[in-house]
Amino acid sequence: MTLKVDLRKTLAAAGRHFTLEANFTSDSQRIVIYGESGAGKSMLLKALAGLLTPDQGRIELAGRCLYGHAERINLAPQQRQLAYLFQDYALFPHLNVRQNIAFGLQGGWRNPPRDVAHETVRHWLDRLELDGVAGQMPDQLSGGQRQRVALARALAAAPRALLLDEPFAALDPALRQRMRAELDKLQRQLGIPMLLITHDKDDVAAFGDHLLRMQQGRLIDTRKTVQGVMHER
Ligand SMILES: Nc1ncnc2c1ncn2[C@@H]1O[C@H](COP(=O)(O)OP(=O)(O)OP(=O)(O)O)[C@@H](O)[C@H]1O
Repeated sequence: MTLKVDLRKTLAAAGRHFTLEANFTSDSQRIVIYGESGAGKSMLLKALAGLLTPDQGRIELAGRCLYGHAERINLAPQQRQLAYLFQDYALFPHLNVRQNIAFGLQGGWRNPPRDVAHETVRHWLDRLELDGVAGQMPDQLSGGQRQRVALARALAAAPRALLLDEPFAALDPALRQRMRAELDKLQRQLGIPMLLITHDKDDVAAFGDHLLRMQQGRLIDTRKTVQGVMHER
């Protein structure tokens, strides 16, 4: 699945401007965008997801135009069929695990019953080993379980690709390693393309098949090796 991105967006606040410029093409199933805090990574992810409209440019995924300034195309987030995994997972606190996953189903289940027994929900509960906590609320889960619920909710919508914003930042270091290994395995098994933004070199090492560098709003496709980043100070 080829992703083609060529976009520009300027944001202004309190007399300060920030311009995002990104231009790259990738056939990789595992793209990592690496950069410091404030470099513009979240802006790029939001633009891909349809949560931020660029000023100009074009975004194409698998031959389908998601955004095209010249063509006046700007698909709504749900039309893009991309799953967005937020840094803090953004689970619904008043819904149990089963209901949170049901919320992700295509067509949107706005008010899923507490004992929702949809086949897809059952599948992801089983696949992500959440059966035992299906009736629990998000604040009754461990960090790793919360992340699995967020992934299950994202995958229940059968997305074309996964967008991940610092997926391990909210976890303690020991759990981080374990969840990286879990995501690694899951991605390989499902064969779903993913794009991950991070400032953590360990994420680069684990997922950076195609590594891009974000610096002060500019995306640099250095094709720099993962080893190169790992040896940076
Ligand atoms: N609504 C806005 N108006 C003006 N500037 C903004 C706005 N939102 C973000 N910015 C600026 O854009 C820049 C990039 O922000 P962004 O959140 O994309 O960075 P990031 O690389 O994802 O950082 P982090 O890793 O800390 O999340 C920052 O300098 C930020 O201050």
